[in-house]
Amino acid sequence: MVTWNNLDKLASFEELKKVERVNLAEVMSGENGAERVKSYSVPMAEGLAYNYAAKQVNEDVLATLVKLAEEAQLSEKFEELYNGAVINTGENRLVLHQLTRGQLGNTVTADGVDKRAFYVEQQNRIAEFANKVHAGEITNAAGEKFTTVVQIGIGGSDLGPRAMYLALENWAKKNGCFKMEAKFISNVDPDDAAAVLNSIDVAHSIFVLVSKSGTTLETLTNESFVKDALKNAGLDASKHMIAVTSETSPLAKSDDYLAAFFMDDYIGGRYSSTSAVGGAVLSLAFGPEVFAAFLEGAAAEDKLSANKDVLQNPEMLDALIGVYERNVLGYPSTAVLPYSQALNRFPAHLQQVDMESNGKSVNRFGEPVNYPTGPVLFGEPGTNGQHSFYQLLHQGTDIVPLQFVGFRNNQMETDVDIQGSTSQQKLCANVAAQIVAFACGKADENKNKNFEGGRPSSIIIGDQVNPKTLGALLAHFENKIMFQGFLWNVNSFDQEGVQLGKVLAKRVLAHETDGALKVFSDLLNI
Ligand SMILES: O=P(O)(O)OC[C@H]1O[C@](O)(CO)[C@@H](O)[C@@H]1O
Repeated sequence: MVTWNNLDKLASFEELKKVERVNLAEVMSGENGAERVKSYSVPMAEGLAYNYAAKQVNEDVLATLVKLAEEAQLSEKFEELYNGAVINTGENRLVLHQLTRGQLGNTVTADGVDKRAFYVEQQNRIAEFANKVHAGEITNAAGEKFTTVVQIGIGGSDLGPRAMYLALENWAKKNGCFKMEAKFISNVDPDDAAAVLNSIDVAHSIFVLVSKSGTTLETLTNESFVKDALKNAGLDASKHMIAVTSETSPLAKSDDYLAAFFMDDYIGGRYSSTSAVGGAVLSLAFGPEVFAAFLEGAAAEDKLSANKDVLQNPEMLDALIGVYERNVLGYPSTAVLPYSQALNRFPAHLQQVDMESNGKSVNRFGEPVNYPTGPVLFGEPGTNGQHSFYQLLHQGTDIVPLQFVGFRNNQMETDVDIQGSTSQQKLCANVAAQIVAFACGKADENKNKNFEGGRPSSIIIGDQVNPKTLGALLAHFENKIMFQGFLWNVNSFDQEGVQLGKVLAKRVLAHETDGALKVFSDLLNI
């Protein structure tokens, strides 16, 4: 049995506060720095590596972080989770997203079924459906092939699948497995649906309605928007739509869809990219084999997260260093900076995974915590970010720990040599330069041009963004966030903080307002 304690009740956390701070600029300079870059690296799955040389840690800090991991029983808690304990106490649910990509522990039975078997069955049903669409066995009413897939969903039913699709789109085109273009409608702003509908041939489009609950206002509104467009084009909407939902949702048994595929209450929306939520659109866009390879990468990384050797467990180590930065060094935010255009929307996805999971002020028993929890997370791909917000990162008054991601090769394999280097080399040169610039800084008598340094970062390095590395990368962040939730003793798997706004918006729409809400409603002409 594990014990759930608040972070500030752990002796090793008190010890951590007393460990002498590392002077990052000093340890990252010269030969010492070169040695750190070589040795402060942990292998991840699929040829990736997590390098933490430029983090503000040394052997003393690391040894205390190991003690903290052990005292907080991080491995044991993960074990409980994947063996089917009720880890989501707020909603009284199991947390099973790792089961969508592999079996880490015991058979987990819930609702009378083996849950791994249930997820695999859904993957197989989706694969069969996607293959039939690609083969022209499932077509529109005129017997013509579908050419575009449009996902309708929001939050976890949009961000992860969209980020994964964009990450693999060019790779699939280059590797001959691109089957259909995918588009996404999420915002209740009518301009979102209208723009997507104007950009596609609706008669040859298949729509995937994704909502775990089947009750989300934005998604149901956009479904009606799309149905209207299909009707106006003289088409039968039910022949153009499939649903991904939970078996208990109002959408599950509807005749409005060609087919329905299922996830369940044990998969949080933001953790659903490897379930049917990501499976339907990615299998339709790239084929089921690509989706299977993505799951394989995630499963391989999950295995590493179960490693009890903390310093060989990239997710646990990343989580511990993050908590050290947040709760001992006092840094309030973090940025994810992929040096890869393919990962354009990856930071947007991580915003939800991290902030919806760990943006909590009470512990898993509903009691207030006396320490900061989840940081503000933001990000953009490099080098674009360098020409935007890096000024603050280099010279601002806040220190923002950074999480770089970089790849040796691009996806399209087209490049140019300009002034002695390729674009890919320029991209990689920039990320290497940034790590050292942030860590070491550069003294200048002109204070406006002075770089203090001492700004910590880590980097995940790999060969290329492909289905397997993408799966591993996704699982890395999901599991890191889970371990941080364990350390903060919060429930990372519910999201009560999104409810109040939804309730008030309903009141506005029902014209049941007074006070400030009424005046704002009037100002916005509702
Ligand atoms: O898939 P659903 O049930 O439509 O929910 C969409 C999103 O809404 C949220 O509940 C937040 O409002 C997210 O957690 C979830 O990913």
